[in-house]
Amino acid sequence: MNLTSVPDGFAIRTHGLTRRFGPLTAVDHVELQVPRGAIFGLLGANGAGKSTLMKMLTTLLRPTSGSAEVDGCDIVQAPAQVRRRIGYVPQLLSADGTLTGYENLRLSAQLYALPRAQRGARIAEALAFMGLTDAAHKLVRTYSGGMVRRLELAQAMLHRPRVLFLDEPTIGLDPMARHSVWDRLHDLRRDYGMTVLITTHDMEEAETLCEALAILHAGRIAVVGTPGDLQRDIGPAATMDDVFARHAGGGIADGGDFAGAVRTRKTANRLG
Ligand SMILES: Nc1ncnc2c1ncn2[C@@H]1O[C@H](COP(=O)(O)OP(=O)(O)OP(=O)(O)O)[C@@H](O)[C@H]1O
Repeated sequence: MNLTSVPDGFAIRTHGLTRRFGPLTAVDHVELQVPRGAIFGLLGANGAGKSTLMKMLTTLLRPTSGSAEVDGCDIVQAPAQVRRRIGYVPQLLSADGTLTGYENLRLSAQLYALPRAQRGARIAEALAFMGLTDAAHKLVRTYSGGMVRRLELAQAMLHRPRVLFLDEPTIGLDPMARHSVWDRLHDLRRDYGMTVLITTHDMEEAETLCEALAILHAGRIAVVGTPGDLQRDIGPAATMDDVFARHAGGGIADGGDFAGAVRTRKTANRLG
């Protein structure tokens, strides 16, 4: 993927995007351009600013300064238009375990104000797309972690968003479940032309799923490129771990911080 000349333009553009929490600058003058139709990864050590950046782009958090457009709409001037164009799957569990998959999707259809006449067909299509038709009327708390993630993706795609935001989409999943989520994301891009922005700590996910990556370090973009180019820039035998260690401040070597580890386990437990 050529990141500088993009025929269809950019699905996401930020200009000096900054967010402060008191004295801390969590996202610091970020300039990011995500080509339309890309699966784009945001990497960085715990606390680098990935979630804060994603929350601003999904209009959940106002920038302190700077600006950004998502599918051509300004996140501060036109947040409602941005929300209509995006799907968002947060890091923590968002599906309701006490409802069936079908009921969760019906709630999302109402939330997105899909026309009543279209709801049944869209829900059936999303269930089939995510391989959940047979499990549609089972309680979500009986689903495996991979099924829950696929249900959350089904909820996020129901209104056919132009841009999908996924905060650590495969955290806590076993390798098979991870691959099935990756397959569905490739299908979403191929069949609906969606742009997908993910955050991840998983170097295999970064290399296999993402066509392009940005590594954040202390709120700033340290580097942007394709996984292949970033590895080649370091050396012929370089791995994604080497790329991460070079640009992210060595976060992978010490395994992240305690808060991050606790949260990962909690999420994994909740996903079952
Ligand atoms: N609501 C908040 N109030 C104060 N500080 C915050 C808030 N949200 C995030 N931060 C701080 O901003 C910095 C960036 O946090 P953020 O969650 O964006 O990082 P991250 O890269 O997503 O980390 P992780 O990989 O652990 O999810 C951290 O130092 C964090 O403690």
